[in-house]
Amino acid sequence: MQANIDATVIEEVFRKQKAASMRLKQKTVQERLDSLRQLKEWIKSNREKIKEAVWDDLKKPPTETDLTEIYVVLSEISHAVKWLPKWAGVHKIKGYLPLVGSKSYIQMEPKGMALIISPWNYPFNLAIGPLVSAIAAGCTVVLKPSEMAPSTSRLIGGMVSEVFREEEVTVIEGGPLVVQTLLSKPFDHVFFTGSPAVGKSVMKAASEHLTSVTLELGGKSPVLIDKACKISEVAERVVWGKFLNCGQTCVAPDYVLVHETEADRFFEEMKVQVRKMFNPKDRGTANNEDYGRIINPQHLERLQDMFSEALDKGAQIVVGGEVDKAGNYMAPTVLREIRTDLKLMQEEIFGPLLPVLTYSDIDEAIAFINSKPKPLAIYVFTEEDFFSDYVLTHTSSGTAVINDCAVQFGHPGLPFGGVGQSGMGKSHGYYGFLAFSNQKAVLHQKTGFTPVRNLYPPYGFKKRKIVSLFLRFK
Ligand SMILES: NC(=O)c1ccc[n+]([C@@H]2O[C@H](COP(=O)([O-])OP(=O)(O)OC[C@H]3O[C@@H](n4cnc5c(N)ncnc54)[C@H](O)[C@@H]3O)[C@@H](O)[C@H]2O)c1
Repeated sequence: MQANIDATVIEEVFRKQKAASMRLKQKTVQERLDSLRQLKEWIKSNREKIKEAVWDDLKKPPTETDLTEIYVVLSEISHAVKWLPKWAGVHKIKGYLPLVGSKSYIQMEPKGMALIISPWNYPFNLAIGPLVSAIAAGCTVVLKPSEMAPSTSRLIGGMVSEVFREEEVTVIEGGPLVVQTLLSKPFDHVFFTGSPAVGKSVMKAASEHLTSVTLELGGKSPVLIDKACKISEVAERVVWGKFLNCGQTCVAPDYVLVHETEADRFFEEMKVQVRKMFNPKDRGTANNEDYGRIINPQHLERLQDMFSEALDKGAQIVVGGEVDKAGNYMAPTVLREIRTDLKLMQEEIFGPLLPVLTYSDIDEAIAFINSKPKPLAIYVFTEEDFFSDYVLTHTSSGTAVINDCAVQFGHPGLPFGGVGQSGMGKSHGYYGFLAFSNQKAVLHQKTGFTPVRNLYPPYGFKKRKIVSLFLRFK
């Protein structure tokens, strides 16, 4: 682990990994499985330390860390261990008549040297999830965790130096300058999780070396609530998905569109559910088991600014609204009477403010969603399949969930990622493995006769006829 890194240290790390990457690319599946199992053991044996580090950084309730940081990563590892022999094996491709006699297959080749840049909001999960995929694929890794979650970054550095050799995985701590220095190196893949603005600059820097990128970004994920649904159940699921980690979740519902006939019942149920899940008496105590904190005063200020603008322009508080600057606390807050020109409706909120708008016509609601950049997720609540089918075929999003929120992240078999401004490429399970692999197409031609040889120049009458015949059957 390196702190306050300078360019020469990065140069040295890069040189060492480069020298080792060819050898590590040849690591057997068994060796990769052993590494993943060791990682899993370390995490299981150090569960308390992980929870302490995340508490230090985010005051995240330990049970929430167990669920959303540790359990999710352990599931990712178990899934990779189970399937890696199949993923990494040769994938045979069916024969093709014009190339009769040849054999075709896909060979999964590790891309080589990977750079992983991770954010602060799930500081363990979002650093280690991609690491699991990179190790499964056989890559070396430089991992740059977030400087805004220093305790977890330090813990990750310690874990990596215990589990991996330096030339295999190295953690480099630091902020934007360190990222820029790292990006000046010709890595074979960059896996970035963070904001769309920084994602753009990462892609720009990677393009200098034509390095491939996975960009896991954010955006405004809507919730669309149909007339036909159980409002109390909907409210419970929206409250959980939104206020988990104080709304600092890339796939958190960013705003709600509820059918106007259900709006009043929805607001009542949101009050009930917020009060049921989050006890305000816990506020500020070290034993707060239910609700975390805003990462830092700057983010709290950004949220307060959005909040006061909304109130100034007519928004009303359904529930919540309390702020305690000293403790970086902002209560789970639901707002109504929302104007669409508010910052709250223009920028990704990434905090515990939930604006709720109403709609009367589904096409208007869909047009509103489509007027914004494509989101990471769309959440549709309905009892009618035709309603969810209609919404999903008339909108575009990285992921979609019907009748729940945020749970798609926890399924290692589903590809996770955005589309358009919410991201590029996919992660988790097989899709994460693919991000760090070159799917090398191999065609093994037999020696001696091949049908293609019949068509080599010079193109006499007979060959022209054969080609015309081929074309007739296409
Ligand atoms: N799609 C996903 O899986 C996912 C998951 C979590 C968070 N996010 C998104 O991440 C954002 C919040 O996380 P964040 O605040 O840590 O993001 P961020 O973009 O500020 O930071 C992410 C990483 O980039 C680095 N960085 C920051 N500014 C930089 C710069 N100017 N140049 C180079 N590197 C820089 C940071 O050190 C950090 O490691 C939100 O937009 C959220 O939606 C997406």
